[in-house]
Amino acid sequence: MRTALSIAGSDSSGGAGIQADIKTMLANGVFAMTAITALTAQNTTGVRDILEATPAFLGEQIDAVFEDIRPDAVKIGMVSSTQLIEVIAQRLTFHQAKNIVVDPVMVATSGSELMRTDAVAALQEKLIPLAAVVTPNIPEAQILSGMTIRDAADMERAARAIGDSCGCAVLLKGGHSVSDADDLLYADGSVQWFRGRRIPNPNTHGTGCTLSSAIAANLAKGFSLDQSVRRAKEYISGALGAMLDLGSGSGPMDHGFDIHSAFAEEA
Ligand SMILES: Nc1ncnc2c1ncn2[C@@H]1O[C@H](COP(=O)(O)OP(=O)(O)OP(=O)(O)O)[C@@H](O)[C@H]1O
Ligand SMILES: Cc1ncc(CO)c(N)n1
Repeated sequence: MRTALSIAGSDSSGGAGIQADIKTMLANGVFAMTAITALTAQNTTGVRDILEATPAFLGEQIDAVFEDIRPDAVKIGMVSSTQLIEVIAQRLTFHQAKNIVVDPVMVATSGSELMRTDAVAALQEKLIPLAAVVTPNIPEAQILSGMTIRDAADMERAARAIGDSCGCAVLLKGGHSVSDADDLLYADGSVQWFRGRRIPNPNTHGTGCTLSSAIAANLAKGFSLDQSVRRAKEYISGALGAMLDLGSGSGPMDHGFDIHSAFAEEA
C-alpha cells in the first residue's frame, strides 16, 4: 500500500485539517500518517483556541514517520509560525521527501486566522520552494503574489508570478471570488484550466485541506500532477455532492461518500 504523511493542524470538528486529510487519504486508497503542528478548538462556526506543538516535538513526529514508514507523498496544511515552518523545511530536506503538496492555509472558511502574518515570508522562502505543487485560494494567491485578482486573466498572472518565484507548480483555486469550481494549474511554463461543475452546497468547511490531500494521495499512487489534480477534483465534487449537512456554520463534506460499506449500516 502507498503511504502519505499529513503535516497539519487538528480540527476538533473533524471536517478540516488533519481529520479531513486522514479521511481523504483513506478514501483515496493510501495509508495516512500525521505530524500535528497544532491543536485547534474549532467547529463549523469558528476557531476558539490554538495550541501549537513545539518545533522540537513537530520535528520528532516527522523523523519518527520517515525513519520507519517512508511516505510516498507529503501534504502540508496549517503551520502557524516561522519556527514550525523552519523545522518542517529542515526535516523534509534532510529526509529527501518527495511529492510535497503545500496548501498555504492562512484563514479558515469561517474567517478565523490560522497563520501569523510574520510567518508568510518563511513559508515563501523555505517551504513552498520544496513543493511539487502549492495550492493557494484567491486571497492566499494575492498575498503570495502581491497582486490583486479580479478575473481569470489576473489568476493566470498571479499563478505565473508565484510559480516563477518558487520554481514549483501552482494550483490556483477559483474560490469564491471568481468561479468556485474552476482551478488553474501553472506547471512547467504552461497553464491549464480544470473546470468543475459548481455544486450548490453551502457546506464547504475543509475543501482546501481535502483537495490538497487528495492530490497528495494520487501523487503517492504514481499519477502525474495533472492526473492527480483531475482525480482530486472528481473526489471533492463527489464529497460535496453528497450534501452532508452538519453544524450551524459552513459544515463538513462527506469524505466517505464512495466507501460506505456494510459496516456503515444503521440499526
Ligand atoms: N461549490 C463548489 N462546487 C464544486 N467545487 C467546489 C465548490 N467550492 C469549492 N470547490 C472546489 O474545491 C476545491 C477547494 O477550493 P476552495 O477555493 O474552496 O479552497 P479553500 O478556500 O482553500 O478551502 P478552505 O475553505 O478549506 O480554506 C477547489 O477545487 C474548488 O474548485
Ligand atoms: C486545522 C485546520 N486546518 C485548516 C483549516 C482550513 O480549512 C482549518 N479550518 N483548520
